[in-house]
Amino acid sequence: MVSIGTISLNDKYIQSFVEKDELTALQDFVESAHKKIHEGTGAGADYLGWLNWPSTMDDAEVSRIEETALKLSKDVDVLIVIGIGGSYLGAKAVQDLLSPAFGRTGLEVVYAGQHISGRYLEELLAYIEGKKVAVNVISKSGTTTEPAIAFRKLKAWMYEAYGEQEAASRIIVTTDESAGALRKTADEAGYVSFVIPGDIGGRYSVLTPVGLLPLAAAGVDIRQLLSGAKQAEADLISTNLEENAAYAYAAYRQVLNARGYSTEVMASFEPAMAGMNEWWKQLFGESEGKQGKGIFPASVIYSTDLHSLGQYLQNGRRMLFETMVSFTEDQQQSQIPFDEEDGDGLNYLVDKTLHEVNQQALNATAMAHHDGGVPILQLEIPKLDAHHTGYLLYFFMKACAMSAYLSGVNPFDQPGVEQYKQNMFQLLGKPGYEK
Ligand SMILES: O=P(O)(O)OC[C@H]1O[C@H](O)[C@H](O)[C@@H](O)[C@@H]1O
Repeated sequence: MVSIGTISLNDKYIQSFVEKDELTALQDFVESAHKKIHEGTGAGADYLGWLNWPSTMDDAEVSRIEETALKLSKDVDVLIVIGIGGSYLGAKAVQDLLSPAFGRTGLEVVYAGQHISGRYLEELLAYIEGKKVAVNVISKSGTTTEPAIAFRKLKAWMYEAYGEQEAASRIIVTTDESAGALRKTADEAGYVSFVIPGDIGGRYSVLTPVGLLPLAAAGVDIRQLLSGAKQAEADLISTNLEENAAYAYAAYRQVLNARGYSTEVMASFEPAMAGMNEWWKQLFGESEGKQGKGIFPASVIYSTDLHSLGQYLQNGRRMLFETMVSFTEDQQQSQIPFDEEDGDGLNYLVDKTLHEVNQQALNATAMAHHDGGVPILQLEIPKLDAHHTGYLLYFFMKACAMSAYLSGVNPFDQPGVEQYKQNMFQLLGKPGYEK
């Protein structure tokens, strides 16, 4: 068990696959990667702004975000967040994790521009008919095609519905301080705007206005989110693999990868984690998948997926390892009721809560998959709330930077994403892309 601070890494089901000295053999590499992260001596060092962000973010900017969200909650029925990749996955992940499964605590926040589905956009336009709407368009580069298309359509709808002046007052832009088409548009039209710091890449930007404004609007306590991340920033500083769970997680991943376990399955027994899995996939997939290297990030939600992918996990090709994320505290205390007739035979569970049953499902699955040849890392988080979510986000970002440096790649670029774009522009006949 590696634990200092809030998240513990339980390595019980890893020990039969990895010798302790395999991990300690990485200690020198961890020291050197730590230097790259903290001294900015590695590839991509211009994108380390996320590292000290939680402890240095301007408080006045947090207040401005809260005030903007408050104003939105009074003035509008629906906030449409337009963005793709790092410009939407983080907000969506945290919103899904912290909002109630049914109903909501804050404003209705929906997403657009995360794909090019005409069906989705037309249905969205039909859905907002007659509603009071605002848009937060988010793009670091300010030039990404998917959000640009969605913004053009929604802007046209808003100008039609509200007239130019009022539509402009309902548009909020989050983009680079000075570069990109979106910044130019925002400045010219006088839209309210927020800045994505130049030294923070999209997939590391969830704790900047990129994630914070949609989340504040959705009713998430963003100060708690930031306080958790700040705690993680202070905790995850040691290079000792016995102490720093984020670094130990990163090091185990690399040891497993070297042994041929090239797919990591992120598993949670909490369905609200589904969005977080998607955020995590972009973070690790784009950070590590380059130069023919990288662990393929996949995900499951249990016990749902034990009834679909569970068979593969238990008996399929043995190139997988699993990372199970769980929340320790039983926050609902949801009891299973006694039934006189006991036709379903469940009376043996009446003194247990659903949390306890779910926890035993996790233990049973970990045992079974371990015995079936799947190494399992377990990340244990005390509680599911905004503070611990902020901690978890930072934990993964720090682990990702370490893991990518350990594997010898730049954690902060994504050169391969361009190729499909070039092809698409050529196929669509974009001027300048004819060849
Ligand atoms: O925020 P944007 O500049 O619009 O970028 C949105 C996303 O698309 C790009 O293609 C990158 O691969 C992602 O890393 C990025 O998060």
